[in-house]
Amino acid sequence: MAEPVFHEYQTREALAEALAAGVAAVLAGAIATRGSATLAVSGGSTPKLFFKHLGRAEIEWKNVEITLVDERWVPETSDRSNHALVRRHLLNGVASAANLLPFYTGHETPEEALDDLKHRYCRVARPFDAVILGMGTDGHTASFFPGADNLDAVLHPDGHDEVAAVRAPGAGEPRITLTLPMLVDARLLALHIEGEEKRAIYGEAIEGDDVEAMPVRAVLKARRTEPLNVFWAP
Ligand SMILES: O=C1O[C@H](COP(=O)(O)O)[C@@H](O)[C@H](O)[C@H]1O
Repeated sequence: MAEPVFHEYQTREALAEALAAGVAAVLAGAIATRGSATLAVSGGSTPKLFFKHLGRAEIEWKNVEITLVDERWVPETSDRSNHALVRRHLLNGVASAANLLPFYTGHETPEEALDDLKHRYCRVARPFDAVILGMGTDGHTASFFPGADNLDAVLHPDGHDEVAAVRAPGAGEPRITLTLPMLVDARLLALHIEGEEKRAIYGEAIEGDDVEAMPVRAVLKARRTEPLNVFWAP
């Protein structure tokens, strides 16, 4: 099994540039060989600079399908919306030609939207060409939260559902997430983390085995032929 590879940068700007260049190259390669490319990105606060650089890449964005790895169950008008974040920071120039697949359906709860979303996401070409994950200081990634009632099912390596609704004490609002098998077979799988606190949490995660305590471990320990790439800057 390939072990994660840790890439360290002196600045967040340098990290964002390097990660964006790597992802753009993978997307361009996919378009050249298969005619289209798929990309799954994270929300939260970390990806903004990465989005800025990636959004300037001169690739055939009209042939790129983008999805979030997870979403808070809020409309796009909310400042908690990951979808709005991607629109604002990634799809604001040449990249606006890409197709961004939304999670939020307007249903009152993510559970009510599940059938629609499973139908929507089973049509996304697999494996993803690139998946960029983040990590919270509680050891969550995507919406794989410690204490989530259905964590076992969401992280099951042989699970068949593409998406799952998640409720967890630390999640804020109800969530929707792509499940583990959707993410970890990506051609390029990256974990983007910044700051000393997250470096220490990553160190703790890589050393231990308790996935329920730190669900990011399910990604770090997933069986892959190509390594997971960890991108870190102070
Ligand atoms: O809630 C979320 O948090 C994580 C980490 O966010 P950050 O603000 O610490 O960068 C993010 O990866 C996830 O997509 C998002 O929904």
